[in-house]
Amino acid sequence: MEQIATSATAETAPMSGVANGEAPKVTARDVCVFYGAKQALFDVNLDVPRNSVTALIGPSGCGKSTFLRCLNRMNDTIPICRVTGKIELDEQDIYDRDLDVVELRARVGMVFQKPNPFPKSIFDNIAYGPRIHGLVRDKTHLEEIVETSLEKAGLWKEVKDRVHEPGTGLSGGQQQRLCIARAIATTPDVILMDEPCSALDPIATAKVEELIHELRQNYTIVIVTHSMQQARRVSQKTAFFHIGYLVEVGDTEQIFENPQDKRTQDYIMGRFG
Ligand SMILES: Nc1ncnc2c1ncn2[C@@H]1O[C@H](COP(=O)(O)OP(=O)(O)OP(=O)(O)O)[C@@H](O)[C@H]1O
Repeated sequence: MEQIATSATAETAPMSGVANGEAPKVTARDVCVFYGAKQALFDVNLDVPRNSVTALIGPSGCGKSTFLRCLNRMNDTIPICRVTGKIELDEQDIYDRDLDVVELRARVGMVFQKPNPFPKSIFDNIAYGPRIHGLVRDKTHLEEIVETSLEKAGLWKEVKDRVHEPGTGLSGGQQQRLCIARAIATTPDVILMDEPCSALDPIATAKVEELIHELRQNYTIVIVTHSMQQARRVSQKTAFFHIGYLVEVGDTEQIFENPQDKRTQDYIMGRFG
């Protein structure tokens, strides 16, 4: 059983990240994660192609969020959590002892399930990251960063007259786009999204999905989603997890039209999860 996860993946679904000759943005090799004595992920191997959207799908508790958190070392913040294996970002080992984790999290930004703006103004929500990472030359530069980030997140027009009002005063969908703008402000290469639309209504969801579509021109995006429709709409590559194993990975169309593994078939047919 355990071998299916890695060998079947390699045989049945070649890694699309290297298919066009371009090196993957992120590579995960033999990644295992433990919470205390309990193992949550088993030998996960995945290539994340650059400037594209990779969706992580699978039933509740299969390890999607755990894997996502490995990619910017957010699991470091959970004391009982231990990660083994190797993860590289642009061929650099992100678990290297000498690596600056704060800098890593600026390069690999994260957007969470529930919009979580700081209890500060819209402006300060965006300005916070660039300030602490020393990316700001002067006041004009900071204003530029705030405007550009809000523009890229499709929010500038809606908030330009009230950037000094609290971020928490925005609608849920706007707050989530503010959080995306906040992630963009530190000029990341990769944006991780953990069910970014699960707290949003269909209209706000559509806007965020549209935004994801635009962002992928310039960013590598990895998104956890419970919605198979969303995975189909927004991603080019899909990885299916099941009880801690990466069962199958491939081009999104192939995973949904022609899944190779019975567990993937059952999941996308709605037979479990
Ligand atoms: N902080 C933690 N401490 C202990 N166990 C945890 C922790 N976080 C996750 N786990 C366990 O690890 C396993 C994988 O959980 P994870 O949240 O990664 O799955 P998921 O696929 O993202 O689930 P969901 O879709 O419900 O969010 C589960 O058995 C979960 O109980």
